[in-house]
Amino acid sequence: MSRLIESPAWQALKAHQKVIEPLHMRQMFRDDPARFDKFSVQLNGLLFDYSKNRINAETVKLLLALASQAGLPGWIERLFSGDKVNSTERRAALHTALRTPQGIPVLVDGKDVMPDVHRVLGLMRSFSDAVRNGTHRGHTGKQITDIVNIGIGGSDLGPLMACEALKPYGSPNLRAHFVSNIDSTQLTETLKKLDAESTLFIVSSKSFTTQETLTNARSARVWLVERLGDEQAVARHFAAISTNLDATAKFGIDPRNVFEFWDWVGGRYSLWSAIGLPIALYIGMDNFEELLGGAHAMDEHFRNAPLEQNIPALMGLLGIWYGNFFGAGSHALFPYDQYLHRFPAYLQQLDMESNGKRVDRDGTPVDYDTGMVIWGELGTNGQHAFFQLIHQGTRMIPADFIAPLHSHNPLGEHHSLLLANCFAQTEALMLGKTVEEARVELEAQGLRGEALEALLQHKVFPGNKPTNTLLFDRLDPHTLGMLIALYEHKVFVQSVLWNINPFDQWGVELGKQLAGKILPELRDGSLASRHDASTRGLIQHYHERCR
Ligand SMILES: O=P(O)(O)OC[C@H]1O[C@H](O)[C@H](O)[C@@H](O)[C@@H]1O
Repeated sequence: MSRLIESPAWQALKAHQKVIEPLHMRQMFRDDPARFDKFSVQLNGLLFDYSKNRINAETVKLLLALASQAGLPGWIERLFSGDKVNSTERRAALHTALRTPQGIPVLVDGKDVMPDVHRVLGLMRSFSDAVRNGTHRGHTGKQITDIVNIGIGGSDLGPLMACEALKPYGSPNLRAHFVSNIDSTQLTETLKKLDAESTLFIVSSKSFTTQETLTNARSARVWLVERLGDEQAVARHFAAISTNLDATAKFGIDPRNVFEFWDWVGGRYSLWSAIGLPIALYIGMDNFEELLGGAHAMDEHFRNAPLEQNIPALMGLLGIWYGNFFGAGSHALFPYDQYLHRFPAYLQQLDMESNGKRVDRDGTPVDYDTGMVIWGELGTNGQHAFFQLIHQGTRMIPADFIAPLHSHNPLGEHHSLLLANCFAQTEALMLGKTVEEARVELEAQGLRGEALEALLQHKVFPGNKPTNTLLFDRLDPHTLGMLIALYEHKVFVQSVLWNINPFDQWGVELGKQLAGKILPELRDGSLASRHDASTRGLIQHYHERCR
């Protein structure tokens, strides 16, 4: 058994789970009218209600004991102060520095990185202003109307999610497009709508070696040069964002249009860096700085609030409570805000690429579950699709409900209906419906005897399903910054408790290596004997049908 499982704090939680297991939240709310006040936190207009969880004061105490046993406060300090918390890559993970205001030094290997951070923010401001006010024009003198971000993973999901989330702040004169997939359909369908003379491509890649991104960028370049009939056009229509400035130069991007970031920024934590340029272009640099400000406010909270009032810490601990002590395998997110439609996809990468690990920091296989499957969908849509399984299925699926109090698009009763649904779902998941209640309901519908009994069990909801609710005033750049940083820190908290490194992602390598070996076989019709029978069969099928 690992030290973690054997530890007193873990064992105490295991014993405590047996006490909590038979209790129903319905009863807990009845017994304690102050439950909402006890189990909710407010921070700058953000309300975190975690009272609809299978916890009592003792649970929180024991979870906090687990956090202090893991040395969470010390790890938080190490994260913020530029320690090499990414041990396998010997790097700091300083996304928090990217949103730190000027004048506060942050040291990496003894060097203050803040002057560089603010220098690049300044470049982003000049460039985004120039594109937005028409100073930077296309090769033929036309104003830029469309920006196409070419990137994948962390170089796509964050900017895409944020541009969608902040549409009300977007320039009416600019459209933002995102091409990530190697599937040529995405690029082709995007380019169909565009005029080369007024299109700006931003090639985003931390490494600038990613096959998908470079392939799409090359094809986009061919498209542009074909249409404008001049290689020189590339200079005004291509910008790049990378840590690898040699590679951007080799690719032929004008160094004046290259925006740098650093290896201490993880891909999935990079939207605060120059990777956020499409966001800055679309919503303007002042709004981008509001986004940074919101994230910084959450950083301050995470770094300074006592753990029992610390929203990311509490969210992380609750995830561990269900994942490790109740056997929950997935965690769902339900934003009740259309603009957040890519938020679950963004958080999938953030959480699953970070905490999908099988060995601890020392390389020893863990004997406890780590990252959960993260998934989600907009409310109310999900209610009419898969909520059935959460309400009446056999699995426990803890969920976060996320909603603004005000809509950017008020229309009749729409927003009250949206919020009524959001609140009602968490209430229904918690309360459930007992046999007695179901019986009364069926009787009221005129059912009796066998007909009633045949339906009765189908109408029962067990309830006791845990949810968190996050409410905020309106989805503005500051709030979005807070929300994203909240989830970043939640993921970090869990990694500390599990003693894993959340900042590497070696698991994505193997498939890439094997694709590199298979590609020549698809090209030349050969077939290497080392493949298993299934892979051989698939390649052979391709050869028979496509060559
Ligand atoms: O930004 P890039 O270097 O092009 O990387 C893009 C993405 O691909 C990799 O395979 C990783 O899984 C991601 O963490 C990364 O964000």
